Amino acid sequence: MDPKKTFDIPSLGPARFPSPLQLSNNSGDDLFNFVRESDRVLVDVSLSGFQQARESGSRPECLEKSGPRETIFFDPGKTTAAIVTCGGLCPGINNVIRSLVMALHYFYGVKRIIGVRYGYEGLSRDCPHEFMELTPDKVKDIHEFGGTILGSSRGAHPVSEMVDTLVENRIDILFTVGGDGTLKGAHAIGDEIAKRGLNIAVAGIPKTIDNDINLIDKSFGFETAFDVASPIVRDAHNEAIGAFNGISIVKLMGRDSGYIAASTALAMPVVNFVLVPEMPLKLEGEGGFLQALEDRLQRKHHAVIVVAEGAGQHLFDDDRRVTDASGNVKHKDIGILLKDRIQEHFGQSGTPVTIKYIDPSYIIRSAPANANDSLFSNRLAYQAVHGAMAGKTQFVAGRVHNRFVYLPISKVTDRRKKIDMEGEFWFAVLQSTGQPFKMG
Ligand SMILES: Nc1ncnc2c1ncn2[C@@H]1O[C@H](COP(=O)(O)OP(=O)(O)O)[C@@H](O)[C@H]1O
Ligand SMILES: O=P(O)(O)OC[C@H]1O[C@](O)(COP(=O)(O)O)[C@@H](O)[C@@H]1O
Repeated sequence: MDPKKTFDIPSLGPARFPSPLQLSNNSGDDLFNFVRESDRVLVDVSLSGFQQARESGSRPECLEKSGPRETIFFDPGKTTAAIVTCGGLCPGINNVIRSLVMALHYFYGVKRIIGVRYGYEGLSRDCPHEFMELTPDKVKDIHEFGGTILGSSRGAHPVSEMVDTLVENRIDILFTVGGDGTLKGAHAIGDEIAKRGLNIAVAGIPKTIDNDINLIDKSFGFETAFDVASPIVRDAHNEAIGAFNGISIVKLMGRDSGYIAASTALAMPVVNFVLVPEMPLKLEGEGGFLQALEDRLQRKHHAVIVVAEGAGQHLFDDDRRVTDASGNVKHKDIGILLKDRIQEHFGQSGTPVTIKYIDPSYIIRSAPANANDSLFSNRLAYQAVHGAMAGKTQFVAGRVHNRFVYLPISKVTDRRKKIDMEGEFWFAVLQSTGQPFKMG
């Protein structure tokens, strides 16, 4: 294969110490063969962002395999690591925290591990929240619970203050667990560190239930999200069939990308319509959603609609943009709009309908990780620890085409991953739901 280019991960400097993993590895050096054979792997990353594949052709990129290195940058006994969790909750954050602590403590012998409270706010000057000391004992059971034991937040804080806090507290490695915004923040912190010539590594573990982080196969917690959503949709279907012309609307999260809604519909194939932010959506008139719904009711007398929160935002009369503390657009409630417009539409023709609107968004987001996500979170955290101990910085640990790799933060934040409306995944959704190819 002819690689297009290599995604180079910035490094603090040459590795200086033999890895304790190497010293403690009783079964010879098998652990390192994995990395030694080739520390690079050719992956056609463009194929994981379908739009991009069309734009850039499909030449492979050269990615660095993640995993333990024989020599490391930080002297474990003198190293302090910190963990911060930012943005919205997501199943698996506690699993990541637990695995980071266990890997740092037991694999490498890092004994001083600090939990930063309530996101980047916990690194800002005059922050009222004290750090939480993290030990294996403190984290051993936290995978049982959803949420984050450290707390999270949105909102900007001066990067220079955050770096001052790292310096004042002798922090050598900062693990940032978060989505697009958190990773951009981590990159900015890394830039400030480089500007000051400091030896502090910044590692990212991509988190968002929306699964909208570019290039990587999936973010942790996403599978749990549609796992938890599936029985809710099953029950919504029961509600729909329990009434003549029963209609259930389930709203799921997905600010810019409809992966949770689409995946739930495929996992629970009782769904008749999936509405996602990526699709054009027209309600009224020929070929519109309401006509498709009317056709469906005439044939089957019930319908289940799953709508992603970011879908159909152009349908609101009020086009004022409201943003959260981090600058993300806060979407208006598309579920309520649909309920009202469906009621109005069928009211006009005198067709009786019974509509149930269900919004389980926060219940899904705060659930504990399922088995697959627990495993995935665990492995991602291990990769992040190996990379950071080796002195890599401004990188994320991720999985691309089923391989664990390191990616520069800038590469995963330069655009959001979205469903390809002409790809196999969306065709599967159309086949499963039977909804018209276009409703806009
Ligand atoms: N470009 C940026 N530079 C620095 N910090 C940022 C940037 N974008 C977002 N952040 C910070 O990252 C944190 C989390 O971002 P947010 O968008 O709320 O969640 P997520 O990381 O899940 O996308 C917030 O504290 C926010 O201020
Ligand atoms: O109510 P909040 O905390 O603003 O969160 C809502 C947002 O959180 C999400 O679940 C995930 O967003 P982040 O990846 O930015 O954390 C979005 O789908 C949703 O728009």
